[in-house]
Amino acid sequence: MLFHVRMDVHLPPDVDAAPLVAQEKARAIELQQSGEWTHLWRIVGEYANYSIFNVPTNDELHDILSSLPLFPYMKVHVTPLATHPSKI
Ligand SMILES: O=C(O)C[C@H]1C=CC(=O)O1
Repeated sequence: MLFHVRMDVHLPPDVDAAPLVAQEKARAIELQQSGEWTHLWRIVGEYANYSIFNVPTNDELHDILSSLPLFPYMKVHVTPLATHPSKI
């Protein structure tokens, strides 16, 4: 199943961001290499991204997203995608 995901990151000023961001980057690379995180785009001018995930179930996507190091500081919006009838 394909999912469109928007992640908005809100790091409080008292959090040491550098280690979390490094851990997040390492995990994002792993998930891209495994084929589960198929697109990752920065939203211009925002600390946010648009992503596409390709995972078998809603539960697996939830497990992936909720285990991301920055998850406690993210607002996440998920849109499950279905095949469009006009797609060629
Ligand atoms: O920077 C972000 O958008 C948040 C998150 C997503 C991938 C990553 O490395 O960090």
